Amino acid sequence: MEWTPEARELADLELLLSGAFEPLTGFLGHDDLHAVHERGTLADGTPWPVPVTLHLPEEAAPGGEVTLLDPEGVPLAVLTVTERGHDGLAAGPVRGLGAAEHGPFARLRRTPAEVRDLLGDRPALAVTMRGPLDDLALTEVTATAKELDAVVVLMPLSYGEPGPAVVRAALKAKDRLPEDTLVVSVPLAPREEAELDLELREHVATAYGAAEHLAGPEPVSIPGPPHRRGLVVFFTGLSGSGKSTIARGLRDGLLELGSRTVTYLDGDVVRALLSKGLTFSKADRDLNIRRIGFVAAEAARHGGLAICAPIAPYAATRAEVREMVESVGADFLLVHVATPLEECERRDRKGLYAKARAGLIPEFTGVSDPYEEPDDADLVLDTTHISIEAAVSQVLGALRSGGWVR
Ligand SMILES: Nc1ncnc2c1ncn2[C@@H]1O[C@H](COP(=O)(O)OS(=O)(=O)O)[C@@H](OP(=O)(O)O)[C@H]1O
Ligand SMILES: Nc1ncnc2c1ncn2[C@@H]1O[C@H](COP(=O)(O)OP(=O)(O)O)[C@@H](O)[C@H]1O
Repeated sequence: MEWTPEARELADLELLLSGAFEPLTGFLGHDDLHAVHERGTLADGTPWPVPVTLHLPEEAAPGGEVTLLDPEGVPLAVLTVTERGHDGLAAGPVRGLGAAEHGPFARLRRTPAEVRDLLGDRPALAVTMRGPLDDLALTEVTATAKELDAVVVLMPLSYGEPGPAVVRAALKAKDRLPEDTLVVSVPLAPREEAELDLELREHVATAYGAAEHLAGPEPVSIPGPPHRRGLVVFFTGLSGSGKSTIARGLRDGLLELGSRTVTYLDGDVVRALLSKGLTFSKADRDLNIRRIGFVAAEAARHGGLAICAPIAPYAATRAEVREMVESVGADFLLVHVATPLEECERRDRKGLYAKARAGLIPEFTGVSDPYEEPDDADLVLDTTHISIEAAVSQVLGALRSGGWVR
């Protein structure tokens, strides 16, 4: 079978294949994970600080082989499954099929063997970075390299959203370091516990042949002011609750102010194009919402403001979109248009409730399909007794008081 692991698993896979995680040759099984957790070693006593795991679907049974694909569908490796637990965690050795090309800065990746070759007999001073090197760090690196007569190997840990900025910081730092300084991009995902993260960085540096390892300063992340940050305003509610009407009013209000670019993803419009052909089954509704979330997050990644107005009946899927948006450094505002079913049905603007009651539309939200009320809404609006203008101005007010518009 074929399987595309998650971003973090793919990053670990790349390090397993390149030899950066030596002595590991595959994803860890139960005994190794237990030993890592208890003692910071593998089951055989070899020091190893953190779990390196992979989730696989049930079809991946022990004894079978799974071809692991990158997000574009390119085969990266074959995993021989030795274990698969009830939690979905699978273990087994991996065999590489080709160099990984996904993710930015592929040209700056080097395997440990390639770096050791480049170094020849000279010792290396590895500097792992998750943020820029300040003057103090640069002075320390220069002095240590001189003392050891070592080649500086800058290793931007290029995983995830901050990855490209860290690589740029490394290329900039290289200009202020000895000429033979190398920059090697390593997609090492951060581990939650700082101590274990540092230990893992030491392991990777050693695999790259480092005689000495320095960890660069932790990045200071100062989020930009809210009026420059990306924002997704996500309306959810029953059909006829007023989502599109308020969303359109909000879009026009923002365009009138003129201070932000607006991407408008109305539920019906999305279904005519981006999600054309999808049904109203749970799986298709979820896919529809994920697609909307993906596009909205892309707009917000570049500091844009996206307005979405689908029913989005499932809490878990809405939470996924929130996560998608926040993971690109943007903000997410959930507006629950909580007009009760009776009022939506009384309006029945498109005549759909009547049809649903007559059994002509199956799986109709609120009638024959669920709507999970949000308990994490940032704003709740019942439009039964308020004007459209009042509803729009409440949302604009929330955007103003959050600082997203001025
Ligand atoms: N079975 C069923 N259930 C709910 N809605 C239905 C259904 N069939 C068609 N429609 C029309 O589709 C619009 C909802 O589409 P969404 O993409 O917003 O729905 S979802 O978020 O994927 O659940 C919704 O539009 P709005 O009234 O704008 O919400 C309906 O007009
Ligand atoms: N305060 C209000 N806010 C939004 N819509 C309202 C309000 N009062 C009445 N309505 C009416 O309710 C209907 C809502 O329809 P629509 O915006 O298409 O809902 P949805 O997109 O949630 O299906 C419209 O006919 C609109 O004129």
